[in-house]
Amino acid sequence: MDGTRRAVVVDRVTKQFTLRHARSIKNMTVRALRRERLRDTFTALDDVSITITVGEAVALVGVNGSGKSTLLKIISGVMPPDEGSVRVRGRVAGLIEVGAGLHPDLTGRENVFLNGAILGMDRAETLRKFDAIVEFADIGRFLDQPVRFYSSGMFMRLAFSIAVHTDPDVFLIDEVLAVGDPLFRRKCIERLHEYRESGRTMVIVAHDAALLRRLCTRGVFLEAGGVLWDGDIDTAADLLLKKREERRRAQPPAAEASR
Ligand SMILES: Nc1ncnc2c1ncn2[C@@H]1O[C@H](COP(=O)(O)OP(=O)(O)OP(=O)(O)O)[C@@H](O)[C@H]1O
Repeated sequence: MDGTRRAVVVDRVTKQFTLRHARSIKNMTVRALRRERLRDTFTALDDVSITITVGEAVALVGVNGSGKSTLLKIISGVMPPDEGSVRVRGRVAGLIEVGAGLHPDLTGRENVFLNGAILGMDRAETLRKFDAIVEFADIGRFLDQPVRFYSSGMFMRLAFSIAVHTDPDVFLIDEVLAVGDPLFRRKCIERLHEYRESGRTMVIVAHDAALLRRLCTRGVFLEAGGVLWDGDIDTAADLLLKKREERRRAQPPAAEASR
């Protein structure tokens, strides 16, 4: 592949978390006396390599806990890998956690400037796009209220609107489309289609297989931190439905309500 066309290169990335079993000194002492382990390490990503070409729309799929969000955080740069490396070309905007990057004590207006700057826009660019951001977010008279008074839908609309208006080369989206009202969700999806049509790169984590089939061209299926499938989106989405069903059947009836 021509190196200049690479938007994201994830090269042999491994990430482990330490799980501490004892939080208090008392608990720690009891566990130590019982010769129980005080901590364990958990491998969330295990030697993952993915190369994404400019213009691809890639879905990261897998059942709960398979490592999707961890991978997206590592691609965005908010979390470093333990081993391996990640290279991203161009401006990255991430909606990694709903509202992340919005400061609760600042108003919507102030957050447009702050978050815009964090995502790489200078003041002139933010000023130029300000009306479009506010109009898309549809926060109306709440614009000059601190965002901690916003509903979760409004929070999400503002965060999405700022991120999408930075015109990122690589747009990272985690589960945000699950929040908010259906009308705004449709507006976001339309916007993401336009974004994709304009030839930019998108990496998205979502649980909605039908949505991912419509938005993405490629699916990377993660299982227990490893890549089980990397190819067309339909196979990845089918795999997701199959694995989810397998998991549901393996669970006792009381736990079936969760995914
Ligand atoms: N900061 C952390 N400390 C300890 N364990 C963590 C941490 N972050 C994630 N994990 C664990 O790593 C595993 C992968 O988590 P991750 O959030 O990446 O999965 P996911 O596929 O996005 O799951 P979901 O679909 O539920 O969002 C999970 O078992 C999770 O509990």
